[in-house]
Amino acid sequence: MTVSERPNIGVYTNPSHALYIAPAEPAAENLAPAADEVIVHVVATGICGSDIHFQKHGQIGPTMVVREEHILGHESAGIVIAVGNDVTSLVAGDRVALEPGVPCYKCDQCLTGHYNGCPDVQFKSTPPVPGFLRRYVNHPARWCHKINDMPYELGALLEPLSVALFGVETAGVVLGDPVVICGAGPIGIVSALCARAAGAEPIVLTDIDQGRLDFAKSLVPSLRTVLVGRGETAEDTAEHIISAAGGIRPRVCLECTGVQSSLHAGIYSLCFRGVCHCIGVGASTQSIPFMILSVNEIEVKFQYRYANQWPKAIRLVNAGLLDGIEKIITHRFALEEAVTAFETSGNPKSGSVKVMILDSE
Ligand SMILES: NC(=O)c1ccc[n+]([C@@H]2O[C@H](COP(=O)([O-])OP(=O)(O)OC[C@H]3O[C@@H](n4cnc5c(N)ncnc54)[C@H](O)[C@@H]3O)[C@@H](O)[C@H]2O)c1
Ligand SMILES: OC[C@H](O)C(O)[C@@H](O)CO
Ligand SMILES: [Zn+2]
Ligand SMILES: [Zn+2]
Repeated sequence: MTVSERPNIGVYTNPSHALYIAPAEPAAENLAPAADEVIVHVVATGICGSDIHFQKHGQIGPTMVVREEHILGHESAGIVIAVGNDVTSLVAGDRVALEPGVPCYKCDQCLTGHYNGCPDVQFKSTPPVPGFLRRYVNHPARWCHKINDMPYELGALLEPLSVALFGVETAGVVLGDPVVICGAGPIGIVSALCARAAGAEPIVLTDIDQGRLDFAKSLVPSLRTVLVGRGETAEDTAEHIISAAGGIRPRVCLECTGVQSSLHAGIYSLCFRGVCHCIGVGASTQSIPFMILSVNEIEVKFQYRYANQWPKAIRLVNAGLLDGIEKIITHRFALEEAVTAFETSGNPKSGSVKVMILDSE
């Protein structure tokens, strides 16, 4: 089937929390990219927790709010089908992963390499910028990373992988570091793969869901898991983390839940001069155990998405350092089945970790 015979469709939510498939731009019969852009046929897109959040709750924090109908999706890979006049880096037929944040290239953050902090970044799928969950999307060539023969699904996983790699880089995980990772969702599990590749040992992973811990251990058998009991104190969880680590205190916590009690448990478990790096996001205001941080000289760090991670992610995947990462994909659906895909991803009882939406080439 030629491109123009397949209509462009997208996966939308709206302020009433609906989820539906409807026609999308650019129209299949008019795939004319801007001079610096390419048109990509999106073949694989992972559903992120933030997509579910935008649909179910209509916003993330006070600034990212669904105010009109809105296309979701920012974990995508596909094939270039048209290139703009000024594009020299890509040709039709190139297989690419799409980095969703398009910064301004002019502000201090952009000019100093911290482009994730660009105040004018247009991040696909963060309202009001439409996301990648469409058959065809236009995107600047600069933010399309060639993946050559890497499977499209792996190309789509480069987005959550970039989050985890930036976390490991920012936290400064090095060979031999004892590390605790709080939360065994896609970000926590991929962070565990990255920490293992960086040489962390031991790695303790916590969750409130035994199924997720078992799943993570099937991927990384050397993980030591801690099931966090309902109603358990953060101090108790910290003791369980230390005991799972073999009686030593972790030097780094990668906090991947955004839940205050989990943050506290991670901090209580750390050694003197440890680092608690917060990847997870949650309630707008959260308390910190000030004096524990003070007397232990613990550093608390944060991250907002990522910068400069995608080429590194591609190298690491191609070199086999993150083998098994594709196993986090537990469910696959066709683009036309996107509503079921979102129901599966948003249902904790489905056993899903990463749900992938696919469109045949
Ligand atoms: N900082 C960023 O730029 C960035 C980027 C992507 C994702 N995130 C955030 O990272 C977090 C993880 O993402 P994800 O896709 O893996 O989410 P997820 O919801 O699938 O996973 C979170 C996991 O934490 C577990 N959990 C909940 N409460 C817990 C507790 N008290 N102790 C231990 N585990 C607990 C849950 O059972 C779940 O398995 C989310 O908050 C997400 O929004 C941040
Ligand atoms: O993977 C990137 C994250 O999902 C986004 O930052 C999202 O949380 C808000 O736009
Ligand atoms: Zn995301
Ligand atoms: Zn900028």
